[in-house]
Amino acid sequence: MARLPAGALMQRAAAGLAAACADALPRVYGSRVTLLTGSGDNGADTLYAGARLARRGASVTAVLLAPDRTHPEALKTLLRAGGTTATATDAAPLLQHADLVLDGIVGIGGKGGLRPEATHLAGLLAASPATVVAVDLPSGIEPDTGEVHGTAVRADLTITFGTHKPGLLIDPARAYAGSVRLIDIGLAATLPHTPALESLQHADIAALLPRPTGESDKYRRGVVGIAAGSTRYPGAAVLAVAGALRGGAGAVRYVGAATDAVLARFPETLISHTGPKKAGRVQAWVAGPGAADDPAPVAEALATDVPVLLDADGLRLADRDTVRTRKAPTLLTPHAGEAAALLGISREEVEAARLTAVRELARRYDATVLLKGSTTLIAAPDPDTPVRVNATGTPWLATAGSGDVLSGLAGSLLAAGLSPLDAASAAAYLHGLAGRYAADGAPTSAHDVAEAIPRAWRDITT
Ligand SMILES: NC(=O)C1=CN([C@@H]2O[C@H](COP(=O)(O)OP(=O)(O)OC[C@H]3O[C@@H](n4cnc5c(N)ncnc54)[C@H](O)[C@@H]3O)[C@@H](O)[C@H]2O)[C@@H](O)CC1
Ligand SMILES: [K+]
Repeated sequence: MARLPAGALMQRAAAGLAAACADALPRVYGSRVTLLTGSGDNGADTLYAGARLARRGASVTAVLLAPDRTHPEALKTLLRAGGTTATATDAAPLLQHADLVLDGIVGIGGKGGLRPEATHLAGLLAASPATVVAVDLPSGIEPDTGEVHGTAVRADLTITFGTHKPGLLIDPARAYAGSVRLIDIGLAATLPHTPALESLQHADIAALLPRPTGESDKYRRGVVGIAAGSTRYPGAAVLAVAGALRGGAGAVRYVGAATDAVLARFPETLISHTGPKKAGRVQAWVAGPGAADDPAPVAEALATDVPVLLDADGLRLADRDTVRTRKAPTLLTPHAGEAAALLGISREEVEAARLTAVRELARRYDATVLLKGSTTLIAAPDPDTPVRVNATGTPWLATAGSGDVLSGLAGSLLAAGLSPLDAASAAAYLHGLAGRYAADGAPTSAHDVAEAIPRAWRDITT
C-alpha cells in the first residue's frame, strides 16, 4: 500500500467488484441494488462499487451500520453518483425488494462473529430473494480458519481481493461463500512466500503423479500392501484394492481374511497368506479398512520400516505411542468422528474447527493427517508446512466404502514414492474428481468412484 497512491488498491477492488456485480445482473440500468455497509474498508469497497453501478443507471441504496463512522470519501462518491442512504431500521423492505445485495458489513477485519445489528440484517437477507454478493468474504465467517461463530451472511457469489482467504476454502465457512471469484489487485509480490493454506490445481497434481519410464518394472513402480477386510467386512478389502490398482503402484499385495472376495474381483492381486511382517516386498502399507477387531495386522504394518497409511478401524486399533515414535512416515486418514476419537473431543468440535483439528492431530501423532470432509484438509507433522485443502470433493462421495477406495489410492501413491503429504493431496484430488464424474448429479457407489479414477488421472495429465 505504501508503494501505491492512496486508495489505489481499493479502487482496483471496487472496479472488479462492480464488474462482477454487473455480470450477475440481467441488466444494470434500472436494477435495484442494496449495499450493507460497515464502518471499515470493506464497507468502503462496497460504496465505491455501488457508485460505479449507480453511474450505470442502477438505483443504489446504502444501509449504513455505523452512520457516523462510514468511510467519508467513499460515501461522498456514492452520493455524488446518485446513490442514497438508509439506516438499519429501514433495511427490511430494501433487502426484500432488491435485485442484488452487496454484503460489505465486514471483511478481513471482522473477528468473533457478527454483532447483534449485523446479525439481524443477515437474518433479513436470508429471507430475501435477492442475489447476494459477498465483498471479500461473507461477513461473520472467521477469515483465517473457516470457523463460523453464530450467524453469518450466506452469499451466492463472493468476490475476493488479492488472494483467497482460508475461510473461503474450509468448511463450515466455505459453504457460506457460494461461488468464489478472485480479483487480482496486484498484491502477488507482497504475499508471503509460505502461505498458511494451499489448494492444489490440475497442473500441481499432474506434476506429482508418478509416470512409468522405459526402465520401470512392477517392483520399481512400487508394491502397495493392503492389510484390510475381515470375514465380517470383506468388501472393504475389495474397495481398497480397487483404489490401489488405480494409484500408480506396479502391484498390489493383499493380506487378510478376504482373499477369495479380492481374487474373485481382481485376479491381478498378489496374495500373501501371512501378516504384513512376512508378506514379502512392499513399499507402503495400508492398514485398517474393514479390519473389524483384529489389531495384529495393524501392529505388524506399523512395525515395518516403510510408510504406513492407517484408516478406519486401523485408527482405533493402532497403538498410539507406536504411531508417534515410528521412524518411517505414517499417514492417518480419519473422518471427523475418527478424528474426534483420536483427539478426545466431540465430532461437533472437530467439524466446527477443522483447521485446528487437523493441525493438532498432525502435531500430536507426529504424522501426516488427511481429515476427510466436504473440504478435505491435509497437514504435515511440521507445523510450518502449509496445510493443503482439497477443492474437488462432492457431497455424493459421502457413500459407504468411498473411504476404502481413497485409502487404497493414497497407499498406492505412497508406494510409488510420493511423500505422505503429496500422496494424500493427489489421492484426495483424484478421488474427488472421480466422485464428480461417477456421480454426475446422481447417487453413485464407491465401486463407481474407483472405476472413474483413470478418467480423472487422464484429465489431469493430458
Ligand atoms: N488490506 C488491503 O490491502 C485492502 C483491503 N481492502 C478491503 O478492506 C477490508 C478490510 O478492511 P478493514 O481492515 O477496515 O476491516 P473491515 O472493514 O473488514 O472491518 C473492520 C470494521 O468492522 C467493524 N467490525 C469488526 N468486527 C465486527 C463484527 N463482528 N460485526 C460488526 N462489525 C465489526 C470494526 O469496528 C471495524 O470498523 C478487506 O476485507 C477488503 O474488503 C480492499 O480495499 C483492498 C485492499
Ligand atoms: K463482507
